[in-house]
Amino acid sequence: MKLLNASQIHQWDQITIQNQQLTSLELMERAAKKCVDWIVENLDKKSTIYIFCGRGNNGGDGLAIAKLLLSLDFNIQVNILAGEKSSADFEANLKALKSTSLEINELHSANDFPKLEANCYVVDALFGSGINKPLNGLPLELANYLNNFSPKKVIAIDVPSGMFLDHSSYGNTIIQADEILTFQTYKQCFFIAENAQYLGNIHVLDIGLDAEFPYTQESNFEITDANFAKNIYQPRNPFGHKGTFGHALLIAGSQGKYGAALMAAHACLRTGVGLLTCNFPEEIAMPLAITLPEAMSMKRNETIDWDKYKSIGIGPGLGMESFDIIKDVLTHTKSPLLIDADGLNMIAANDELKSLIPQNAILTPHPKEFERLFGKTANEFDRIDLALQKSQELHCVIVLKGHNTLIAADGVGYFNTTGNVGLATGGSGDTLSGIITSLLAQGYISKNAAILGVYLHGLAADLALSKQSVESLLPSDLNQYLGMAFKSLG
Ligand SMILES: NC(=O)C1=CN([C@@H]2O[C@H](COP(=O)(O)OP(=O)(O)OC[C@H]3O[C@@H](n4cnc5c(N)ncnc54)[C@H](O)[C@@H]3O)[C@@H](O)[C@H]2O)[C@@H](O)CC1
Ligand SMILES: [K+]
Repeated sequence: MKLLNASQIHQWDQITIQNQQLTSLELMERAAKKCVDWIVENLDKKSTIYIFCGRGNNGGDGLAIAKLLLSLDFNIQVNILAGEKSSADFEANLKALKSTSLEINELHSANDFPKLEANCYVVDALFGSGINKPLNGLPLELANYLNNFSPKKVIAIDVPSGMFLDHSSYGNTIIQADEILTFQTYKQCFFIAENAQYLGNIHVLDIGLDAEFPYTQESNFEITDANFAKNIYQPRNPFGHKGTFGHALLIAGSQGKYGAALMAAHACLRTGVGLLTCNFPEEIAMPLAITLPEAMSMKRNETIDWDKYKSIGIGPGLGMESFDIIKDVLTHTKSPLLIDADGLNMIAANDELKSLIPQNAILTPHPKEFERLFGKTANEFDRIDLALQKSQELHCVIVLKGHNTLIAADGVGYFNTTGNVGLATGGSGDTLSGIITSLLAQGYISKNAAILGVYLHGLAADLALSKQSVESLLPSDLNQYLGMAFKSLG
Protein backbone atom coordinates (compact mmCIF):
# COMPACT_ATOMS: atom_id res chain seq x y z
CA MET A 1 0.00 0.00 0.00
CA LYS A 2 1.41 3.39 -1.00
CA LEU A 3 1.94 6.02 1.69
CA LEU A 4 0.71 9.39 0.47
CA ASN A 5 1.99 12.78 1.57
CA ALA A 6 -0.16 15.54 3.11
CA SER A 7 -0.87 17.24 -0.18
CA GLN A 8 -1.89 13.96 -1.88
CA ILE A 9 -4.21 13.20 1.03
CA HIS A 10 -5.82 16.60 0.61
CA GLN A 11 -6.28 15.87 -3.12
CA TRP A 12 -7.75 12.47 -2.22
CA ASP A 13 -10.47 14.22 -0.18
CA GLN A 14 -11.19 16.58 -3.10
CA ILE A 15 -11.36 13.80 -5.70
CA THR A 16 -13.71 11.84 -3.46
CA ILE A 17 -15.99 14.84 -3.04
CA GLN A 18 -16.02 15.31 -6.83
CA ASN A 19 -16.45 11.64 -7.81
CA GLN A 20 -19.01 10.74 -5.17
CA GLN A 21 -20.92 14.02 -5.59
CA LEU A 22 -20.62 14.85 -1.94
CA THR A 23 -20.16 18.13 -0.17
CA SER A 24 -17.02 18.37 1.93
CA LEU A 25 -19.33 18.80 4.93
CA GLU A 26 -20.91 15.42 4.17
CA LEU A 27 -17.46 13.81 4.01
CA MET A 28 -16.59 15.39 7.33
CA GLU A 29 -19.86 14.02 8.76
CA ARG A 30 -18.83 10.54 7.57
CA ALA A 31 -15.46 10.90 9.26
CA ALA A 32 -17.04 12.14 12.48
CA LYS A 33 -19.56 9.26 12.48
CA LYS A 34 -16.70 6.72 12.23
CA CYS A 35 -14.90 8.38 15.14
CA VAL A 36 -18.08 8.37 17.22
CA ASP A 37 -18.66 4.66 16.46
CA TRP A 38 -15.17 4.00 17.84
CA ILE A 39 -15.76 6.22 20.88
CA VAL A 40 -19.08 4.52 21.70
CA GLU A 41 -17.42 1.14 21.57
CA ASN A 42 -14.26 2.00 23.46
CA LEU A 43 -14.78 4.83 25.95
CA ASP A 44 -16.57 4.81 29.27
CA LYS A 45 -19.69 6.94 28.94
CA LYS A 46 -19.51 8.01 32.58
CA SER A 47 -16.32 10.04 32.06
CA THR A 48 -16.32 13.57 30.66
CA ILE A 49 -14.86 14.03 27.19
CA TYR A 50 -13.05 17.34 26.67
CA ILE A 51 -12.88 18.16 22.97
CA PHE A 52 -10.25 20.67 21.79
CA CYS A 53 -10.75 22.10 18.32
CA GLY A 54 -8.61 24.19 16.00
CA ARG A 55 -10.37 26.27 13.35
CA GLY A 56 -9.56 24.20 10.26
CA ASN A 57 -11.23 20.98 9.15
CA ASN A 58 -9.57 18.95 11.92
CA GLY A 59 -11.38 21.27 14.33
CA GLY A 60 -14.48 20.84 12.15
CA ASP A 61 -14.23 17.10 12.75
CA GLY A 62 -14.04 17.79 16.49
CA LEU A 63 -17.22 19.85 16.37
CA ALA A 64 -19.07 17.26 14.26
CA ILE A 65 -17.99 14.59 16.75
CA ALA A 66 -19.23 16.78 19.61
CA LYS A 67 -22.65 17.18 17.99
CA LEU A 68 -23.03 13.41 17.53
CA LEU A 69 -21.83 12.61 21.07
CA LEU A 70 -24.26 15.17 22.45
CA SER A 71 -27.13 13.44 20.69
CA LEU A 72 -25.99 10.19 22.36
CA ASP A 73 -26.01 11.83 25.82
CA PHE A 74 -22.27 11.72 26.34
CA ASN A 75 -20.91 14.18 28.84
CA ILE A 76 -18.83 16.53 26.69
CA GLN A 77 -17.12 19.89 27.03
CA VAL A 78 -16.09 21.72 23.84
CA ASN A 79 -13.18 24.16 23.54
CA ILE A 80 -12.23 26.06 20.41
CA LEU A 81 -9.16 28.12 19.70
CA ALA A 82 -10.20 31.77 19.34
CA GLY A 83 -9.38 33.36 16.00
CA GLU A 84 -10.79 34.91 12.89
CA LYS A 85 -9.58 32.55 10.19
CA SER A 86 -11.58 29.35 10.02
CA SER A 87 -12.64 26.83 7.39
CA ALA A 88 -16.17 26.87 5.98
CA ASP A 89 -16.95 23.41 7.34
CA PHE A 90 -15.68 24.40 10.78
CA GLU A 91 -18.05 27.39 10.68
CA ALA A 92 -20.97 25.23 9.52
CA ASN A 93 -20.44 22.76 12.34
CA LEU A 94 -19.96 25.56 14.87
CA LYS A 95 -23.27 27.09 13.82
CA ALA A 96 -24.99 23.71 14.19
CA LEU A 97 -23.49 23.16 17.63
CA LYS A 98 -24.39 26.66 18.76
CA SER A 99 -28.01 25.88 17.99
CA THR A 100 -27.94 23.28 20.78
CA SER A 101 -27.91 24.03 24.49
CA LEU A 102 -24.19 23.23 24.74
CA GLU A 103 -21.88 25.97 25.98
CA ILE A 104 -18.75 26.39 23.91
CA ASN A 105 -15.55 27.58 25.58
CA GLU A 106 -13.42 29.92 23.45
CA LEU A 107 -9.72 29.85 24.24
CA HIS A 108 -8.21 33.35 24.01
CA SER A 109 -5.42 32.76 26.49
CA ALA A 110 -4.18 30.10 28.89
CA ASN A 111 -6.58 31.53 31.49
CA ASP A 112 -9.42 30.03 29.45
CA PHE A 113 -8.06 26.47 29.57
CA PRO A 114 -10.69 24.31 31.32
CA LYS A 115 -9.85 22.65 34.62
CA LEU A 116 -9.83 19.01 33.59
CA GLU A 117 -11.58 16.47 35.79
CA ALA A 118 -9.51 13.51 36.90
CA ASN A 119 -10.27 10.41 34.86
CA CYS A 120 -11.50 12.37 31.86
CA TYR A 121 -10.87 11.82 28.17
CA VAL A 122 -9.38 14.42 25.84
CA VAL A 123 -10.16 14.56 22.12
CA ASP A 124 -7.39 16.35 20.22
CA ALA A 125 -8.90 17.98 17.13
CA LEU A 126 -6.59 21.00 16.99
CA PHE A 127 -4.62 20.34 13.79
CA GLY A 128 -4.55 17.47 11.33
CA SER A 129 -3.03 17.11 7.91
CA GLY A 130 -3.11 20.90 7.40
CA ILE A 131 -0.39 21.60 9.98
CA ASN A 132 2.10 23.94 8.35
CA LYS A 133 4.43 25.07 11.15
CA PRO A 134 5.49 23.87 14.60
CA LEU A 135 3.06 24.67 17.41
CA ASN A 136 3.70 28.07 18.96
CA GLY A 137 1.78 30.65 20.99
CA LEU A 138 -1.50 29.49 22.49
CA PRO A 139 -1.64 26.05 20.73
CA LEU A 140 1.84 25.34 22.14
CA GLU A 141 0.72 26.35 25.64
CA LEU A 142 -2.35 24.16 25.26
CA ALA A 143 -0.30 21.17 24.08
CA ASN A 144 1.99 21.55 27.11
CA TYR A 145 -1.04 21.91 29.39
CA LEU A 146 -2.58 18.70 28.04
CA ASN A 147 0.71 16.78 28.02
CA ASN A 148 1.34 17.69 31.66
CA PHE A 149 -2.08 16.48 32.73
CA SER A 150 -2.74 12.76 32.67
CA PRO A 151 -6.24 12.13 31.38
CA LYS A 152 -7.52 8.58 31.13
CA LYS A 153 -6.83 8.72 27.43
CA VAL A 154 -6.02 11.29 24.74
CA ILE A 155 -7.72 10.48 21.46
CA ALA A 156 -6.13 12.23 18.49
CA ILE A 157 -8.27 12.86 15.44
CA ASP A 158 -6.37 11.94 12.26
CA VAL A 159 -2.88 12.74 13.69
CA PRO A 160 -1.58 14.00 17.05
CA SER A 161 -1.61 17.80 16.77
CA GLY A 162 1.82 19.22 16.02
CA MET A 163 3.04 16.18 14.08
CA PHE A 164 3.94 16.71 10.42
CA LEU A 165 2.71 13.88 8.22
CA ASP A 166 5.62 13.57 5.85
CA HIS A 167 8.62 15.35 7.34
CA SER A 168 10.40 15.56 10.64
CA SER A 169 8.80 17.07 13.75
CA TYR A 170 12.00 16.43 15.69
CA GLY A 171 12.30 18.73 18.70
CA ASN A 172 8.77 20.15 18.31
CA THR A 173 5.99 19.90 20.87
CA ILE A 174 3.28 17.45 19.89
CA ILE A 175 0.17 16.36 21.79
CA GLN A 176 0.81 12.89 23.21
CA ALA A 177 -1.90 10.54 21.99
CA ASP A 178 -3.01 7.23 23.46
CA GLU A 179 -5.33 6.42 20.57
CA ILE A 180 -5.17 7.81 17.04
CA LEU A 181 -8.30 7.69 14.91
CA THR A 182 -6.80 8.27 11.49
CA PHE A 183 -8.73 8.52 8.26
CA GLN A 184 -8.53 5.96 5.48
CA THR A 185 -4.80 5.26 5.47
CA TYR A 186 -1.62 5.16 7.53
CA LYS A 187 0.48 8.29 7.44
CA GLN A 188 4.28 8.17 7.06
CA CYS A 189 4.83 9.85 10.45
CA PHE A 190 3.38 6.76 12.19
CA PHE A 191 6.37 4.65 11.10
CA ILE A 192 9.08 6.92 12.44
CA ALA A 193 10.72 6.02 15.76
CA GLU A 194 11.47 9.65 16.63
CA ASN A 195 7.67 10.16 16.88
CA ALA A 196 7.23 7.10 19.10
CA GLN A 197 6.47 8.91 22.35
CA TYR A 198 3.51 10.73 20.76
CA LEU A 199 1.97 7.73 19.02
CA GLY A 200 -0.50 5.46 20.72
CA ASN A 201 -2.63 2.72 19.21
CA ILE A 202 -3.45 3.56 15.63
CA HIS A 203 -6.91 2.86 14.24
CA VAL A 204 -7.41 3.40 10.54
CA LEU A 205 -11.05 4.35 9.92
CA ASP A 206 -12.43 3.66 6.48
CA ILE A 207 -14.28 6.81 5.42
CA GLY A 208 -14.90 5.59 1.88
CA LEU A 209 -12.39 7.77 0.02
CA ASP A 210 -12.05 7.13 -3.71
CA ALA A 211 -10.65 3.59 -4.16
CA GLU A 212 -8.71 4.33 -7.36
CA PHE A 213 -6.92 7.50 -6.33
CA PRO A 214 -3.88 5.97 -4.55
CA TYR A 215 -3.07 3.91 -7.67
CA THR A 216 -2.81 7.10 -9.72
CA GLN A 217 -0.24 8.61 -7.36
CA GLU A 218 3.54 8.50 -7.30
CA SER A 219 5.00 7.79 -3.89
CA ASN A 220 8.47 6.98 -2.60
CA PHE A 221 7.02 5.01 0.29
CA GLU A 222 4.95 1.88 0.66
CA ILE A 223 3.98 -0.34 3.55
CA THR A 224 4.46 -4.07 3.31
CA ASP A 225 1.49 -5.88 4.79
CA ALA A 226 0.12 -9.41 4.41
CA ASN A 227 -1.14 -8.76 0.86
CA PHE A 228 2.19 -7.40 -0.22
CA ALA A 229 4.01 -10.42 1.24
CA LYS A 230 1.55 -12.86 -0.39
CA ASN A 231 2.18 -11.26 -3.77
CA ILE A 232 5.93 -11.80 -3.65
CA TYR A 233 5.85 -15.23 -2.01
CA GLN A 234 6.87 -18.02 -4.43
CA PRO A 235 5.07 -21.26 -3.49
CA ARG A 236 7.30 -24.31 -3.77
CA ASN A 237 7.22 -26.44 -6.85
CA PRO A 238 6.00 -29.87 -5.62
CA PHE A 239 8.50 -31.53 -7.99
CA GLY A 240 11.39 -29.52 -6.53
CA HIS A 241 14.52 -31.17 -5.10
CA LYS A 242 17.22 -29.79 -2.84
CA GLY A 243 19.00 -28.28 -5.83
CA THR A 244 15.86 -26.31 -6.71
CA PHE A 245 15.97 -24.42 -3.44
CA GLY A 246 19.57 -23.31 -3.65
CA HIS A 247 22.80 -23.78 -1.81
CA ALA A 248 23.63 -20.97 0.65
CA LEU A 249 27.00 -20.18 2.18
CA LEU A 250 26.97 -18.51 5.57
CA ILE A 251 30.19 -16.86 6.74
CA ALA A 252 29.74 -15.99 10.39
CA GLY A 253 30.98 -16.30 13.97
CA SER A 254 34.18 -15.55 15.81
CA GLN A 255 35.47 -16.13 19.29
CA GLY A 256 32.82 -15.02 21.79
CA LYS A 257 30.20 -14.69 19.03
CA TYR A 258 29.58 -18.31 18.11
CA GLY A 259 25.87 -18.07 18.97
CA ALA A 260 25.27 -15.45 16.26
CA ALA A 261 26.54 -17.88 13.64
CA LEU A 262 24.42 -20.74 14.96
CA MET A 263 21.26 -18.62 15.11
CA ALA A 264 21.76 -17.41 11.54
CA ALA A 265 22.31 -20.99 10.34
CA HIS A 266 19.23 -22.29 12.11
CA ALA A 267 16.98 -19.57 10.68
CA CYS A 268 18.48 -20.08 7.21
CA LEU A 269 17.51 -23.76 7.23
CA ARG A 270 14.04 -23.11 8.68
CA THR A 271 13.39 -20.65 5.84
CA GLY A 272 13.70 -23.41 3.30
CA VAL A 273 17.15 -23.32 1.72
CA GLY A 274 18.00 -26.53 -0.18
CA LEU A 275 21.55 -26.84 1.18
CA LEU A 276 23.54 -24.84 3.68
CA THR A 277 27.29 -24.69 4.09
CA CYS A 278 28.62 -22.87 7.13
CA ASN A 279 31.98 -21.17 7.10
CA PHE A 280 32.28 -20.92 10.87
CA PRO A 281 35.28 -20.98 13.27
CA GLU A 282 36.54 -24.53 13.55
CA GLU A 283 35.72 -24.83 17.22
CA ILE A 284 31.97 -24.73 16.50
CA ALA A 285 31.97 -27.26 13.69
CA MET A 286 31.07 -30.00 16.18
CA PRO A 287 28.34 -28.08 18.10
CA LEU A 288 26.93 -27.17 14.66
CA ALA A 289 26.88 -30.80 13.55
CA ILE A 290 25.12 -31.80 16.77
CA THR A 291 22.56 -29.01 16.96
CA LEU A 292 21.96 -28.60 13.22
CA PRO A 293 22.90 -31.87 11.52
CA GLU A 294 21.32 -30.62 8.27
CA ALA A 295 24.09 -28.02 7.83
CA MET A 296 27.48 -28.74 6.21
CA SER A 297 30.61 -26.96 7.28
CA MET A 298 33.92 -25.78 5.89
CA LYS A 299 37.00 -24.25 7.46
CA ARG A 300 37.37 -20.48 7.60
CA ASN A 301 40.50 -20.42 5.45
CA GLU A 302 39.35 -23.09 2.98
CA THR A 303 39.18 -21.89 -0.62
CA ILE A 304 35.63 -20.92 -1.58
CA ASP A 305 34.24 -22.30 -4.82
CA TRP A 306 32.51 -19.13 -6.09
CA ASP A 307 30.38 -21.02 -8.62
CA LYS A 308 28.89 -23.34 -6.04
CA TYR A 309 26.57 -21.06 -4.07
CA LYS A 310 23.23 -19.48 -4.96
CA SER A 311 23.67 -16.96 -2.14
CA ILE A 312 26.21 -15.83 0.42
CA GLY A 313 25.45 -14.30 3.79
CA ILE A 314 28.36 -12.72 5.65
CA GLY A 315 28.65 -10.88 8.93
CA PRO A 316 26.73 -12.25 11.93
CA GLY A 317 29.22 -12.41 14.83
CA LEU A 318 32.10 -12.30 12.34
CA GLY A 319 34.30 -9.96 14.43
CA MET A 320 36.44 -7.15 13.04
CA GLU A 321 39.46 -9.36 12.45
CA SER A 322 38.10 -10.99 9.29
CA PHE A 323 39.21 -8.36 6.78
CA ASP A 324 40.69 -10.93 4.37
CA ILE A 325 37.53 -12.96 4.05
CA ILE A 326 35.19 -9.99 3.54
CA LYS A 327 37.55 -8.59 0.90
CA ASP A 328 37.71 -12.00 -0.75
CA VAL A 329 33.90 -12.25 -0.82
CA LEU A 330 33.35 -8.70 -2.09
CA THR A 331 35.94 -9.21 -4.82
CA HIS A 332 34.94 -12.65 -6.05
CA THR A 333 31.31 -13.41 -5.34
CA LYS A 334 29.09 -14.10 -8.30
CA SER A 335 26.13 -14.88 -6.06
CA PRO A 336 23.59 -12.55 -4.46
CA LEU A 337 25.09 -11.31 -1.23
CA LEU A 338 23.81 -10.30 2.19
CA ILE A 339 26.13 -8.29 4.45
CA ASP A 340 25.36 -7.75 8.13
CA ALA A 341 26.90 -6.66 11.43
CA ASP A 342 30.74 -6.76 11.48
CA GLY A 343 30.71 -7.28 7.74
CA LEU A 344 29.18 -3.78 7.52
CA ASN A 345 31.43 -2.39 10.22
CA MET A 346 34.54 -3.53 8.34
CA ILE A 347 33.21 -1.95 5.16
CA ALA A 348 32.43 1.29 7.02
CA ALA A 349 35.99 1.44 8.28
CA ASN A 350 37.62 0.91 4.89
CA ASP A 351 36.98 2.90 1.71
CA GLU A 352 38.45 0.19 -0.50
CA LEU A 353 35.88 -2.32 0.79
CA LYS A 354 33.12 0.25 0.34
CA SER A 355 33.97 0.58 -3.32
CA LEU A 356 33.70 -3.19 -3.74
CA ILE A 357 30.05 -3.58 -2.62
CA PRO A 358 28.50 -5.52 -5.51
CA GLN A 359 25.26 -4.45 -7.16
CA ASN A 360 22.11 -5.98 -5.67
CA ALA A 361 23.85 -6.72 -2.37
CA ILE A 362 21.59 -6.51 0.67
CA LEU A 363 23.01 -4.46 3.56
CA THR A 364 21.22 -4.86 6.88
CA PRO A 365 22.45 -2.10 9.24
CA HIS A 366 20.84 -1.02 12.49
CA PRO A 367 20.85 2.79 12.90
CA LYS A 368 24.35 2.90 14.46
CA GLU A 369 25.82 0.72 11.69
CA PHE A 370 24.02 2.85 9.11
CA GLU A 371 25.62 5.95 10.61
CA ARG A 372 29.08 4.34 10.44
CA LEU A 373 28.50 3.48 6.79
CA PHE A 374 26.83 6.60 5.47
CA GLY A 375 27.17 9.31 8.14
CA LYS A 376 25.01 11.07 10.71
CA THR A 377 21.75 12.80 9.84
CA ALA A 378 19.83 15.50 11.71
CA ASN A 379 16.70 13.40 12.09
CA GLU A 380 15.11 10.13 11.10
CA PHE A 381 13.34 11.41 7.99
CA ASP A 382 16.74 12.55 6.70
CA ARG A 383 18.23 9.14 7.54
CA ILE A 384 15.48 7.46 5.55
CA ASP A 385 16.03 9.81 2.62
CA LEU A 386 19.76 9.03 2.77
CA ALA A 387 18.99 5.30 2.74
CA LEU A 388 16.87 5.77 -0.41
CA GLN A 389 19.61 7.82 -2.03
CA LYS A 390 22.33 5.28 -1.17
CA SER A 391 20.20 2.39 -2.41
CA GLN A 392 20.11 4.14 -5.79
CA GLU A 393 23.75 5.20 -5.82
CA LEU A 394 25.06 1.74 -4.89
CA HIS A 395 22.31 -0.19 -6.73
CA CYS A 396 21.80 -2.24 -3.61
CA VAL A 397 19.11 -2.91 -1.03
CA ILE A 398 19.43 -1.32 2.40
CA VAL A 399 17.48 -2.84 5.27
CA LEU A 400 17.42 -0.16 7.95
CA LYS A 401 16.48 -2.14 11.04
CA GLY A 402 14.17 -0.72 13.70
CA HIS A 403 10.59 -0.85 14.98
CA ASN A 404 9.19 -0.49 11.47
CA THR A 405 12.19 -1.72 9.52
CA LEU A 406 12.62 0.20 6.27
CA ILE A 407 13.75 -1.61 3.14
CA ALA A 408 15.23 0.86 0.67
CA ALA A 409 15.44 -0.43 -2.90
CA ASP A 410 15.72 1.50 -6.17
CA GLY A 411 14.97 4.74 -4.33
CA VAL A 412 11.70 3.46 -2.84
CA GLY A 413 11.21 2.83 0.90
CA TYR A 414 9.09 -0.07 2.12
CA PHE A 415 8.02 0.07 5.78
CA ASN A 416 7.49 -3.33 7.35
CA THR A 417 4.39 -3.78 9.50
CA THR A 418 5.15 -6.98 11.44
CA GLY A 419 7.26 -7.48 14.56
CA ASN A 420 7.24 -6.29 18.12
CA VAL A 421 9.56 -4.97 20.80
CA GLY A 422 10.39 -8.54 21.81
CA LEU A 423 12.82 -8.42 18.87
CA ALA A 424 14.92 -5.80 20.65
CA THR A 425 17.38 -8.46 21.82
CA GLY A 426 20.87 -9.38 20.61
CA GLY A 427 20.54 -12.14 18.04
CA SER A 428 17.43 -10.86 16.22
CA GLY A 429 19.58 -9.47 13.43
CA ASP A 430 21.52 -12.73 13.09
CA THR A 431 18.24 -14.59 12.64
CA LEU A 432 17.12 -12.08 10.03
CA SER A 433 20.39 -12.53 8.12
CA GLY A 434 19.83 -16.28 8.01
CA ILE A 435 16.27 -15.83 6.74
CA ILE A 436 17.20 -13.40 3.97
CA THR A 437 20.24 -15.46 2.87
CA SER A 438 17.92 -18.45 2.57
CA LEU A 439 15.40 -16.56 0.41
CA LEU A 440 18.21 -15.30 -1.85
CA ALA A 441 19.37 -18.89 -2.36
CA GLN A 442 15.83 -19.87 -3.34
CA GLY A 443 15.85 -17.39 -6.20
CA TYR A 444 14.07 -14.36 -4.77
CA ILE A 445 15.46 -11.13 -6.22
CA SER A 446 17.27 -9.02 -3.62
CA LYS A 447 14.45 -6.54 -3.07
CA ASN A 448 11.86 -9.27 -2.54
CA ALA A 449 14.16 -11.41 -0.39
CA ALA A 450 14.68 -8.41 1.89
CA ILE A 451 11.00 -7.42 2.04
CA LEU A 452 9.71 -10.96 2.55
CA GLY A 453 12.51 -11.85 4.98
CA VAL A 454 11.81 -8.85 7.19
CA TYR A 455 8.07 -9.54 7.02
CA LEU A 456 8.43 -13.23 7.99
CA HIS A 457 10.93 -12.45 10.74
CA GLY A 458 8.50 -9.94 12.31
CA LEU A 459 5.51 -12.21 11.82
CA ALA A 460 7.30 -15.13 13.49
CA ALA A 461 7.98 -12.81 16.43
CA ASP A 462 4.30 -11.80 16.56
CA LEU A 463 3.19 -15.43 16.43
CA ALA A 464 5.68 -16.35 19.16
CA LEU A 465 3.80 -14.02 21.51
CA SER A 466 1.12 -16.71 21.78
CA LYS A 467 3.57 -18.42 24.17
CA GLN A 468 6.10 -15.74 25.06
CA SER A 469 5.89 -12.15 26.25
CA VAL A 470 7.81 -9.28 24.68
CA GLU A 471 10.24 -9.62 27.61
CA SER A 472 10.81 -13.37 27.39
CA LEU A 473 10.99 -13.70 23.60
CA LEU A 474 14.37 -14.97 22.34
CA PRO A 475 15.54 -14.75 18.74
CA SER A 476 15.98 -18.52 18.69
CA ASP A 477 12.24 -18.88 19.48
CA LEU A 478 11.47 -17.46 16.04
CA ASN A 479 12.59 -20.66 14.33
CA GLN A 480 9.60 -22.50 15.77
CA TYR A 481 7.18 -19.97 14.29
CA LEU A 482 8.63 -19.52 10.82
CA GLY A 483 6.51 -22.43 9.66
CA MET A 484 3.28 -20.76 10.77
CA ALA A 485 4.47 -17.49 9.27
CA PHE A 486 4.96 -19.21 5.88
CA LYS A 487 1.58 -20.92 6.15
CA SER A 488 -0.13 -17.54 6.50
CA LEU A 489 1.12 -16.70 2.99
CA GLY A 490 -0.25 -19.80 1.30
N1 LIG B 1 -13.25 17.15 3.39
C1 LIG B 1 -12.05 17.05 3.85
O1 LIG B 1 -11.14 17.67 3.32
C2 LIG B 1 -11.85 16.22 5.05
C3 LIG B 1 -10.94 16.65 6.01
N2 LIG B 1 -10.83 16.02 7.17
C4 LIG B 1 -10.09 16.62 8.28
O2 LIG B 1 -9.46 17.79 7.87
C5 LIG B 1 -8.13 17.82 8.33
C6 LIG B 1 -7.34 18.72 7.46
O3 LIG B 1 -7.98 19.97 7.55
P1 LIG B 1 -7.31 21.32 7.11
O4 LIG B 1 -6.65 21.14 5.79
O5 LIG B 1 -8.35 22.35 7.23
O6 LIG B 1 -6.15 21.52 8.15
P2 LIG B 1 -6.12 21.50 9.73
O7 LIG B 1 -7.45 21.50 10.34
O8 LIG B 1 -5.17 20.45 10.09
O9 LIG B 1 -5.43 22.89 10.10
C7 LIG B 1 -5.34 23.91 9.18
C8 LIG B 1 -5.54 25.27 9.83
O10 LIG B 1 -4.67 25.47 10.90
C9 LIG B 1 -3.71 26.47 10.59
N3 LIG B 1 -2.45 25.98 11.11
C10 LIG B 1 -1.67 25.01 10.58
N4 LIG B 1 -0.62 24.79 11.41
C11 LIG B 1 -0.76 25.64 12.45
C12 LIG B 1 -0.01 25.88 13.63
N5 LIG B 1 1.09 25.20 13.91
N6 LIG B 1 -0.43 26.82 14.50
C13 LIG B 1 -1.54 27.52 14.25
N7 LIG B 1 -2.30 27.34 13.15
C14 LIG B 1 -1.91 26.41 12.26
C15 LIG B 1 -3.75 26.63 9.09
O11 LIG B 1 -3.35 27.91 8.72
C16 LIG B 1 -5.21 26.35 8.81
O12 LIG B 1 -5.98 27.48 9.10
C17 LIG B 1 -7.72 16.36 8.33
O13 LIG B 1 -6.63 16.12 9.18
C18 LIG B 1 -9.00 15.73 8.82
O14 LIG B 1 -9.04 15.77 10.22
C19 LIG B 1 -11.78 14.99 7.51
O15 LIG B 1 -12.91 15.64 7.96
C20 LIG B 1 -12.11 14.15 6.32
C21 LIG B 1 -12.64 14.99 5.21
K1 LIG C 1 -5.44 16.22 15.74
